[in-house]
Amino acid sequence: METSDEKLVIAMPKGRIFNESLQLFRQAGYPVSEEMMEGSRKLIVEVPEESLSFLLVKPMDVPTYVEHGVADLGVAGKDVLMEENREVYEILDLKISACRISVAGMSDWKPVLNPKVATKYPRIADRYFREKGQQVEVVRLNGSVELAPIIGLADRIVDIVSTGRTLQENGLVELEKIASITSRLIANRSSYRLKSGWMDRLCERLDGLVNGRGNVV
Ligand SMILES: Nc1ncnc2c1ncn2[C@@H]1O[C@H](COP(=O)(O)OP(=O)(O)OP(=O)(O)O)[C@@H](O)[C@H]1O
Ligand SMILES: O=P(O)(O)OC[C@H]1O[C@H](OP(=O)(O)OP(=O)(O)O)[C@H](O)[C@@H]1O
Repeated sequence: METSDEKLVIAMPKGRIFNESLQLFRQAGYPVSEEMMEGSRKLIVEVPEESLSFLLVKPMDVPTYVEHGVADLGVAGKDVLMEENREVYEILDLKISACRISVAGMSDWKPVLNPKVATKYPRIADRYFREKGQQVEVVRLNGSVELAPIIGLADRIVDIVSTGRTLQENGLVELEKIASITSRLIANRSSYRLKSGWMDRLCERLDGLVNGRGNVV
């Protein structure tokens, strides 16, 4: 599946990365704003002046749209890329939405044999403990992961930590950092070849901004 030759389709994650990503595109000179999308339930936003089309999708689904070629580009957290492990190119670290993915447990935690690990990121957790040679049972949750050790559903969690407030307010401590996370610009493999001029220009604009060389519009 390929997108049309006449435009560039970008899969944007709804939710907390959305505003920061949009702001980057805007600063790079693309006329997109939150106002364009406010109060709307539209999932496709066209910017005809720039021949761009934005798809508004769930953060975890961005790599799927890009891998399948229905989007040429996408913005995804490194956590999502590590979890989804899709066949896409990671072309730029946008350095936004910084956080980390870590192992945490109750502050009075004790080592146990074959601990249960609750997480929204079963593949990351599985890979991390396997590489350490530790046998664990992964319990997949969709949110409120910090609750699991409090109520005895799990012994540890693997989750995003940003300010550390959620851990602290729930009596948990960060035990091991698995990876630092920022959002990345990703590209479909064939779009990257077929629309290289277009992508290079967009990348150059964003790279100039992100890496502190000012607005290069
Ligand atoms: N404090 C944070 N908590 C969670 N994600 C964060 C945080 N800070 C930055 N991020 C980044 O934001 C992304 C998650 O965004 P968001 O919370 O909107 O998505 P989600 O949790 O998948 O959405 P949903 O609530 O629909 O399940 C992560 O993939 C991560 O890269
Ligand atoms: O370190 P902090 O700044 O407290 O941020 C980390 C928390 O934010 C996220 O939860 P989110 O708000 O996405 O809710 P969720 O429980 O639905 O994942 C993440 O899963 C942590 O729970």
